[in-house]
Amino acid sequence: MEKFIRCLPKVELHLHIEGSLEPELMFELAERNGISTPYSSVEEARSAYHFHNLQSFLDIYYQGANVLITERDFFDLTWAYLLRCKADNVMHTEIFFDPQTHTERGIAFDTAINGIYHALRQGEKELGITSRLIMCFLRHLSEEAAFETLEMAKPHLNRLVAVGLDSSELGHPPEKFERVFAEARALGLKTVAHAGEEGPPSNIWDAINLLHVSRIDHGVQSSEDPELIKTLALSRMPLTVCPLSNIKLRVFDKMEDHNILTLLDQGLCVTVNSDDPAFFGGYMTDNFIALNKALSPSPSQLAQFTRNAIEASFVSDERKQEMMQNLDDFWDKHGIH
Ligand SMILES: Nc1ncnc2[nH]cnc12
Ligand SMILES: [Zn+2]
Repeated sequence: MEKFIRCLPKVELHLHIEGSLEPELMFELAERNGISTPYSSVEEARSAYHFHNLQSFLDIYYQGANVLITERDFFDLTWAYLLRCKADNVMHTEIFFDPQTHTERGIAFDTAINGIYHALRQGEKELGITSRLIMCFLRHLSEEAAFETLEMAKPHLNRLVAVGLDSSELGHPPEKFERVFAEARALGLKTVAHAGEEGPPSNIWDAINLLHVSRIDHGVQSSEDPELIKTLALSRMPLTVCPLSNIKLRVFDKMEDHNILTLLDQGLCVTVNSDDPAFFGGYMTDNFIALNKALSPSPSQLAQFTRNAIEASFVSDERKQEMMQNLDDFWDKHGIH
């Protein structure tokens, strides 16, 4: 089954590029930029990656991003992630970046987006991996700060497919961002939001009804609300679920308790994603393998995660058909019939 999983064509829809910063690259960039890190070695950094909830992770995640200074740093970070995608048979990826994590410490919006975007273009040309870029607002910051960030994004609208909402969910419900999301939609951007990761199902309802999202990031708390489950299934609202992340951040005690297969069986458009792979112990293949070990999904359930992700992606119908064809070809060769 591991070979099946490794070779399975995949699509990633929930990946924070800052969360793909491996300790090795963190040290390299720290040295290149003459910055110190809180860790004395790669091993010490890795051993600090134990979290008891989302906030305890975010504190370490934002600190890690301090080594990203130049356009080349953002390029190198993104390129390293794309090489992992290639190794995992990821055909297409839609990645988040958090401009405010950088602008708040004096790094220009353009520096971050230029580096990331140029790596994504090179990834398409040299690796054949297509991609889209989503800019997230940090929900622990103000509405005004989100509007300022949207203003900075205006010269780059053709490089962005959507805006998203991330950071601390508890205490920062979607309604604070209703107006800035309305402006983003008026500019032609789609919207997505982290909701129901640690927070209640009401955050998922509000992301749908107030922010008019096309996808819910995480959404695993939807299980607490049968009416919501019905609505999500009927509307085929995609959930970008991140199994290893949910275990590392103690959303579930262990992978055996994860509700992803239940959600899939209930007809929801559930997908598998890696979130912050450098911090949570793995990229796309690692997430599929961890699920397989704990929950023994069938081969057709595993392939359904890719089918759902293709359906939920923000690409042309032509590219969707091409990816579905790749999946069908894989299934004809490796599927268990
Ligand atoms: N899992 C997550 N939830 C909320 N914000 C994040 N930023 C990076 N990873 C995140
Ligand atoms: Zn996330």
